[in-house]
Amino acid sequence: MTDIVFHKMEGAGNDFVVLDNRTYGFDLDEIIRFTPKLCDRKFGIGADGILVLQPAEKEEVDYTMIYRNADGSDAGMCGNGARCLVMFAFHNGFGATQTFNVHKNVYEAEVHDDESVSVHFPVHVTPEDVQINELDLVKADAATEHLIQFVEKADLDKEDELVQTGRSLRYHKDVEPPGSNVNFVHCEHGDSISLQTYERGVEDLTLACGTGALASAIAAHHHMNRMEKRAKYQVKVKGGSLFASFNFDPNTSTYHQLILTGPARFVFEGTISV
Ligand SMILES: N[C@@H](CCC[C@H](N)C(=O)O)C(=O)O
Repeated sequence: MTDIVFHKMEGAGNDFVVLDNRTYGFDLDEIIRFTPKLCDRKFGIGADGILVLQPAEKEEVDYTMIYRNADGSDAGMCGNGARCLVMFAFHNGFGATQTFNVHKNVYEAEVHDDESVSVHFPVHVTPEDVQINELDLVKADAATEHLIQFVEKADLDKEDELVQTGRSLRYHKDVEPPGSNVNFVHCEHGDSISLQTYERGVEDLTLACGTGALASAIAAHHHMNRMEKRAKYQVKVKGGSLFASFNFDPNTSTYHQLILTGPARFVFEGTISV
C-alpha cells in the first residue's frame, strides 16, 4: 500500500478526487484499480470521478490529464473535471493560461480573476435527431457521448423517473458500445436552460456535468432552430450554473469553438492508502 496526498474539488457540485501523479508515477492500470475505492462515498473519499495530473505526454502541452469515472471506466473528456484540474494546476505552479491534453485532444484554458475557469474544446459537434425507446432525442457528442431529451420544467424534479429513463437509454443497444451520458433539458426563456444529467460511470444523476452542459446547450440551439452564429447559454444545474458558448455554422449545421465556463473549488485535502 502507498499513502497518497489527495485533494477533493468540485465544479458546480460535480466532485472529484485530484491526484498529482508527478509525485507518484502510478501507471494507468494502478489508477484504474484504486479509482472505485477512492470514489466510493461510504468506504472512500467519495467523488463522481478521479482527475490525475500527469507529466506532459505531448510537446505542445503543459501537462496531461487522465480522467476516470467513479467506477474506473474511461470517458472521452470531463468538462467540470478539466476546469477543476486547471484550478489545481494554477495553485501548483502553472500559469493562468494553460494547455493540456486528454487522450488525443489538446485543450486551452484560463483561470479568470473571479476564480471561474474556462476550457476551450477543440471539437466539432453535429447534433443528430434520433429516436430510441420511442423517445425523441438529440445526440450531441461534445468530446464524450451525450443524448439529450427535452422535458417540462416539473419533470426535472422527478429524479426516480430520470434515473430510470437515463439507465434505459445509457445501456440501449443503439448507443453500445460505448454507451452514453443522458441529459434532461428544459429550455427556459432566452439563452437559459435547466439541466439534469444521468452520468455514465457514476450510474446516477450528478449535480452537474460540463460536457453535458455544452452538449445540451448545442442541442437546445438546434432544437429551437436558432440561427445565431455565436451563442452563449446559461446552464442551470442542481449544483449551480455553468456557461456554454459556441460558434454555429448554418451551412454544415456544425458547432465549434466550444467554451465551458464555471466555478472550480477546493473542498478539502488529506492522505489515504491505495
Ligand atoms: N462530469 C463530466 C462528464 C464525465 C464523463 C462522463 N461520465 C462520461 O463517461 O462520458 C463533465 O463534467 O463533463
